[in-house]
Parts: sequence; C-alpha cells; structure tokens
Amino acid sequence: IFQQYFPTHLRTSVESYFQKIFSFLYPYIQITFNEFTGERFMRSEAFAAIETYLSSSSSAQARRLKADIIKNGQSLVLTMDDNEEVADEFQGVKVWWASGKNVSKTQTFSFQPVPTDEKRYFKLKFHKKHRILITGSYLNHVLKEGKAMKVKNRQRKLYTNSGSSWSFVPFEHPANFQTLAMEPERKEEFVNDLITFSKAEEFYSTIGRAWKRGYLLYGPPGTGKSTTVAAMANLLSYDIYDLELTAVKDNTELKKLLIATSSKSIIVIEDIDCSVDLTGQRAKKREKKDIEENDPVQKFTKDESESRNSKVTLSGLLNFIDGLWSACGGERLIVFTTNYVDKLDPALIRRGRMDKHIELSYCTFEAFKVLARNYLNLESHSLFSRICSFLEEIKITPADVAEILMPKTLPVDAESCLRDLILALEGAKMQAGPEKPHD
Ligand SMILES: Nc1ncnc2c1ncn2[C@@H]1O[C@H](COP(=O)(O)OP(=O)(O)OP(=O)(O)O)[C@@H](O)[C@H]1O
Ligand SMILES: [Mg+2]
Repeated sequence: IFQQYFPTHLRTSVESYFQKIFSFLYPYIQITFNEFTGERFMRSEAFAAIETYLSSSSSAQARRLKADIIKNGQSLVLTMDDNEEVADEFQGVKVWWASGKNVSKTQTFSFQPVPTDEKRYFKLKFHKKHRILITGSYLNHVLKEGKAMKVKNRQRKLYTNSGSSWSFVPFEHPANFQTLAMEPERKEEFVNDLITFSKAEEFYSTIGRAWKRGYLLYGPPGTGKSTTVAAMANLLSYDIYDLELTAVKDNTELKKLLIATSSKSIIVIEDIDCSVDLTGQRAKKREKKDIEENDPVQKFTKDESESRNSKVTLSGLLNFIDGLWSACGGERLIVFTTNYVDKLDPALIRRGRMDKHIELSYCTFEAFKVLARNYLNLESHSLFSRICSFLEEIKITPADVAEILMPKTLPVDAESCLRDLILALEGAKMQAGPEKPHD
C-alpha cells in the first residue's frame, strides 16, 4: 500500500516521520544477544552469562521453563523456555528480557536427517531514557553476576597426579567452616583472610604480586587439616589439586604438573614432612650446613645437581612454586599440611611462600561446642562445665571427640554421648598421671 500510493521522493520523508511517531509512541530500545556469534560453533559468552543470570528470575516469573541438570546430577537449573519474558530491576529501573529462536531456513540438502538449525537469542527491552545506565552499568552487572554464578554452579574437581598429568573425580566433600571445630575468632580471621584474597585481584596487580597465597596447616593427626582444606575449597568454590610428591619423578615433571593447574584452585601437598626425598635432602643439607650457610649460590647448584639422580628436591619445589606463580595467571592457593612444623625447612615455609601459618590443635572447649552443635544439636548442657574443665588439661583431638559424639542410637541420646566423652577424658587423665599434665 505504502509503495502504491506514495511517490518515491516522498517515501523517505514519510518514513522518517513515521519513525518519529513510532519512537514517540514506543519509547523502548531493544538489544539482541544471539547464542552464536561469528564462529558458528562458538557459543557466545554473553549469551551463556545472561542465561545463568536470568535463571533465578526465570524460575520465579516465567511460566514455561526448561530444566537442566548440572553438578553431576546434584542440582537442577531452570532457564526460561523460548518466547517467554521476565522482568528485572536495576537501580529502580525496570527492564524486560525475552527469549526466542530463529529457525534457519537455508538448510542444505542431505540424506541424513539434519538437525534443525536453531539460533536462540535473548532480547533486552528498556525505556530509551535509561539508555546509558542500561548499556553501561546494567549490562556489566549482568555479565559479571552471570559469570560468577556459573563458576559457583560448576561441578568442582578433585585432581590427583598420575605421571606428568592430572586425573580427576568430582569434588564432593561436604566440609565447611560452620561445622569446623576451631575457636570462633581464629576461624573468623581465617575466613576473612580467604575471602579478602579471593577478591583482591586488583590489589595484587597494583602491588606487583602474583595472585596467590600460601597456607601452612600444621597440627597433630586428627585435628582437621584435611577437613580444613576441603572447607577452604568449598568456601571459595575452588578445585583441588592434591599433589602426591612421592609419585612425582623429578623436578621437570613437577614443573609440568604445576603449570597444568588451572586458576581458582588449591594445590595441596599433604604431609609435606613425610615426603621422603625432601627430608632426605634436608638431612643431607644439615650435614653440610656449615659450608653452605653463607653461600646460597653454592647451595642452589648442589641441590640442582642432586636432583638428577634423586627425585624432587627442595629447591626444585621452591623454585617451581615461585616460578609458576610468576608465569601463569593466578587466583591459586597453595596449602601444605604437616604434623611436624619444626621438621620443615625454613625456606619452604617462609612468609611470601607460606603467607599464613595456621595451627590446628587439640580440642578446646570452644571447638567442642561446635562439635556438640553439629553432632548432637546441643547448644548447652549441664555436663558442659565438667567437659570444659577436662579440656583445659587433657589433650584430645577433635577427631576423637567427634567419634565419641557420633550418635550410636536413634533417636539421638545426647546425654549418653556426653557421658561417654567424660569417661574417655577421665581415662586419658588417668593415663597422663595424677600430676600436672606434661606440655
Ligand atoms: N577441627 C575439626 N572440626 C570438625 N571435625 C574435625 C576436626 N578435626 C577433625 N575432625 C574430624 O576428624 C576426622 C579426621 O580429620 P582430618 O582428616 O581432617 O585430620 P587431619 O588433621 O588431616 O589428620 P592427619 O594429620 O592424620 O591427616 C574428620 O573426618 C573430621 O570429621
Ligand atoms: Mg589429613
């Protein structure tokens, strides 16, 4: 009709006139985010982030949803189905997200059934007066949140080294800081330290340090070192690389392993004091201490030459830890655990390598209260004061306390568990002798 009744020269001006009226009546701006951009098989990062971002508002608002299972079947994610619309609000401004798909009609002829070429997209609609806010801060916010949610939802992995590569299983340890028995102040400090680290990317780059932090966890067996590592990984949603040093052939293999680790991960070396070669090196070094003490260069070259016939050396470990951090983009924690902190070489645990030394010790009353809450659902009990005075003088590990508090009957008989604990503490006290317990 338009073409029939209007001469060509009038058409353009009429069109622009209509456009003005249209934009007056319909003051919204639309932005389309396609699932695939450019490269046909490359899924758009923005699309994926938006999909994740919208999943929470979608499950609340949309009437038709699509469900998908992530985290090895542990949790279900709901995303909006095609042609649905959900609203979102940002700094008091309302926007609408719609989903849809284009079905491509240009299909090539083939005898095999061709999967229909669907291109999904999200359309963002908002009032034109909010253009700057939405195209700037809001979209940034959506992408950032979406990516963060994706990282949080992903199936995390527990890696272990075999040869010069890593193999993994899903990481599903339930440990967390709420259930970890530790004095509240120390726990809070630890958690804050971890969270500060995880948010400090910019800070680390301004001070010119690689984004990594080392923790040394030490204490007697059964005080929760391994549990703490799992809790750290769960708190920060990191993967864990459990490095078995005794299975590493030499320094070169160690280097390969360390370089193959990804960002957002914890590299753990458990029982670092038991790593045969390192203690061997240390013993040798102590003999040569007098000669080498004042000559770090000589010390270094000696270690290197020893590495050829032995396995991983201390200097190999030190250098490759530091070399790795400076080389690859960070956000990594390295954790050593040990039962005997005194046996370790000072170079291995100096600040800058192991920034924080955390002692996990025998069960204190505060730690006991956490265990009582976890295992028996008890906040207080008349027997607590007796247990408190025992714990002040008797050394018992949280693992032992936990084992005794483990409910043996159903329904849980909290009092008998507490009595069992008192019996065990009494027994331990008898063994320690009637005098003042040794330190
Ligand atoms: N501080 C703690 N809080 C809660 N549970 C604990 C704590 N310490 C130990 N446990 C319990 O004891 C068990 C053993 O603890 P864990 O394996 O973490 O000890 P560990 O310090 O790593 O010992 P090892 O030095 O022998 O490796 C865990 O399964 C956990 O349930
Ligand atoms: Mg352990």
